[in-house]
Amino acid sequence: MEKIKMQIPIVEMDGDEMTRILWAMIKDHLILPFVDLKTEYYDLGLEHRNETDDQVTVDSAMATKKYKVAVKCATITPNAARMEEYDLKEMWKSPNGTIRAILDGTVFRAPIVVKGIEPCVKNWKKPITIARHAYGDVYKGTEMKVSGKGKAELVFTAEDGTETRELIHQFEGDGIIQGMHNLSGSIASFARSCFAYALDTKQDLWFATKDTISKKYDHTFKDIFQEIFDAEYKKQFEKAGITYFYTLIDDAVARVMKSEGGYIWACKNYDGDVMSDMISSAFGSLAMMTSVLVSPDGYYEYEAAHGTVQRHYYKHLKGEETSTNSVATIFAWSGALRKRGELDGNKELQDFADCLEKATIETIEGGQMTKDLALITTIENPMVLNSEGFIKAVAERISKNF
Ligand SMILES: NC(=O)C1=CN([C@@H]2O[C@H](COP(=O)(O)OP(=O)(O)OC[C@H]3O[C@@H](n4cnc5c(N)ncnc54)[C@H](OP(=O)(O)O)[C@@H]3O)[C@@H](O)[C@H]2O)C=CC1
Ligand SMILES: O=C(O)CCC(=O)C(=O)O
Ligand SMILES: [Mn+2]
Repeated sequence: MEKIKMQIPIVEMDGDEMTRILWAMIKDHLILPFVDLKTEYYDLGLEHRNETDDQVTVDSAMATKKYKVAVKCATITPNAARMEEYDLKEMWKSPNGTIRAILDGTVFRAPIVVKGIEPCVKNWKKPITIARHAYGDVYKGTEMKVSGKGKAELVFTAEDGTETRELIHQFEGDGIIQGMHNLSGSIASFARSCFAYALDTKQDLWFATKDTISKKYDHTFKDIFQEIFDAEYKKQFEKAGITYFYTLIDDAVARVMKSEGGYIWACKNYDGDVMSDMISSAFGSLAMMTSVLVSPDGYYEYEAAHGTVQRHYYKHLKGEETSTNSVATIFAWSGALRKRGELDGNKELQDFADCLEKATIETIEGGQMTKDLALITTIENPMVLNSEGFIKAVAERISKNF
C-alpha cells in the first residue's frame, strides 16, 4: 500500500520518560507504516532543554506559529529532585507554560469514551469537556521566599512613572510571596473561544471562578465573560437552545458531581489543570482524555493531558514490564494529523486520523487493553496487554481496516 503523503510538516515536540518511550512506539507502529510523515522535530526532553538553556522550547513554539499544527509529548517540569536527578543548570520552567504563554488560547480537554469503561460517577451519562484558559496566572508567575521582618507591596508603575501601591503583607517572620497576572485581551479570547465552541458543539457552557474572594482578579474574568456573552453571543445561544451559566467555583464543583454531563466547563488555568485530571480519571483513566490548545491566531497544539508517567518509567528502566496506556498520546497524534489534513485539504490524512482513533477504540472495546483500564472495565475477562502489546494490537486493526 502506498503511504499517505503530507504537504506541510507538523511540529513534533518529543518529551520525557515513559511517554517518550510510547512516543517512539506510536510512530514506529501506528504512523510511519501508513504515512509518509513530515515533521519538524524538536527534542523537549529535559536533557536537551538543559543543553539549550531551554531555547528549544521557545523554538518549538515559534515553529508552531509557522506551521500552525504541533503534537507534543509529555515533559518533565523540574523541581528540586529533578535538579539533582538530571544535574540541571537551572530549575527550568514548565515547557507547557512557556509554549502556552507564546501561543495564548484555550486548552479543550474531553474524555475519550469507550463502551465497557463506565465513569465512576454513576450519574455522568455524557462527556464533560474542560475548556482551560492557557495563558497566565501561576503558570507565568513570579515568586519569592522572604526571610525575617519586612513589607511586601504590589507596585504598578505606569508608563508616565505614576506608581500604584497595595500592601501585600507586613511580615513579622519568614514567608512566601507570589505575583501573577493575566491580560484582558487573553481573557476575552478565552471567553470567545468557549462561546464559539459551545455553539459549535451545541452544549451548555459553565464558567466558575472565586470572584467573592478575588474581587478584582477573578471578578474581571467573570465580568469579561458576561460582557462578551451579552454583547455577542446571547441571541445565538437562545437560538441554539443552549445556556451560559456562571457560578462560584466551589458551587460548580459540587454541581459537576451531581450532573449528568454533556456540557463544557470553562476553567481558569489552574482550575482546568487539576479538574481535567479529576474528570479524566473519573471517566476511566488519566490517559483517556484528549487535549488541544486552540490559539486565537489559529494555531493548534495537540497533547496528552497526563504527565510522563514516572513510576512506570522507573520500572521500564529496571527491565520490568509496563502496561502504560498510550491512548491520549495516540489521540494527540491523530488530532494533529487530522488538523493538518483539514488545513491542507488532505482528505486521506483526515481519513487516516479517523481510522487510527477507531482502531484504538475498537481494540479496547474488543477486550484488549492496558492495566489501568482492565482494572475497571465491565468487559468480562479483558486481555491485559503491555505498553507495546497494546500499540501493536491497534496497528493490526489499522492494517485490517485501512
Ligand atoms: N503535559 C505534561 O507535559 C505534563 C507533565 N507532567 C510531568 O510529568 C511528571 C510525572 O508527573 P506525575 O505527577 O507522576 O503525573 P502522571 O500523569 O505522569 O502520572 C500520575 C499517575 O497516573 C497514572 N497514569 C498517568 N498516565 C497514565 C497512563 N498513560 N497510563 C497508565 N497510568 C497512567 C499512573 O498511576 P500508577 O503509577 O498508579 O499506575 C501514574 O503514576 C512530572 O515531572 C510532571 O512535571 C505532569 C502533568 C502534565
Ligand atoms: O506543565 C506542567 O508542569 C503541568 C502541565 C499539566 O499538568 C497539564 O497540562 O495538565
Ligand atoms: Mn495537569
